Amino acid sequence: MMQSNFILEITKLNHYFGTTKLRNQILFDVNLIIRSGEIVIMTGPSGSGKTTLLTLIGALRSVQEGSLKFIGQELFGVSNERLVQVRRQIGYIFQAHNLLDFLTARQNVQMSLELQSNISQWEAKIQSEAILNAVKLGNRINYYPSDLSGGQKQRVAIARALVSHPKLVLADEPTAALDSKSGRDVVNLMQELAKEQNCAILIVTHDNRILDIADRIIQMEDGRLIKQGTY
Ligand SMILES: Nc1ncnc2c1ncn2[C@@H]1O[C@H](COP(=O)(O)OP(=O)(O)OP(=O)(O)O)[C@@H](O)[C@H]1O
Repeated sequence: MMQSNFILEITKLNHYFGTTKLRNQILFDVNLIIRSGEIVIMTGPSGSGKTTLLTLIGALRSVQEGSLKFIGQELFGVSNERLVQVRRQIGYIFQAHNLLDFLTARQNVQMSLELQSNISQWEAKIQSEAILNAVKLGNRINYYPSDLSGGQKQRVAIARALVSHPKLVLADEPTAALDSKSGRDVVNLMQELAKEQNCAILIVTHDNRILDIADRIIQMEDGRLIKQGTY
């Protein structure tokens, strides 16, 4: 089996919250592989550890026990600076899209791109406008978030996550605040762009209406991955 298309390789991952006496184990022996271009949906009851796993994968917290490799680089035991560098290579889409209200759609996307690569402002502007066109917001480029619908804001968030061509995008409940038509549009766009860029996507969702876009569905229960789907 080719290992070179592994975007993520997690082995025997455990995670705990709290200190010594009150230490509470949240993740138990998690093993997971995600390959490039693969769309994986993670489901599971509230409190089962999905967000904790997502934040570990996103290099937003340190690995305590076990191995987590992102494009072949081990994240266990690395410095905070290194984690910050890894974060720059990952796209994030969260339920509360986290757009900056005082920036237009284009400026939100462009700022993210400028933070992640050292391209010229002019080039960043061109690329930001192109990806906003791709998510069908070509006619909303100079709108502020407050003048956009929930679905449009989420599409800006997708454009922002994908503009720098990350190898991995993490999405936490990306359709939670949307009606079913906007939710469907949003996931279809994610799927289209991901296939175009050969980007892997891990989506945490309770939304049964979008399960069909997954190549694979995995299920978390009480801190364990109980169902991995088939490869
Ligand atoms: N910072 C923290 N300190 C202590 N315990 C925490 C912390 N964050 C989460 N937990 C606990 O870890 C467990 C897993 O939480 P997590 O948010 O990962 O679940 P989840 O599956 O994402 O739930 P939901 O679907 O409701 O978002 C829960 O029991 C939660 O109370």
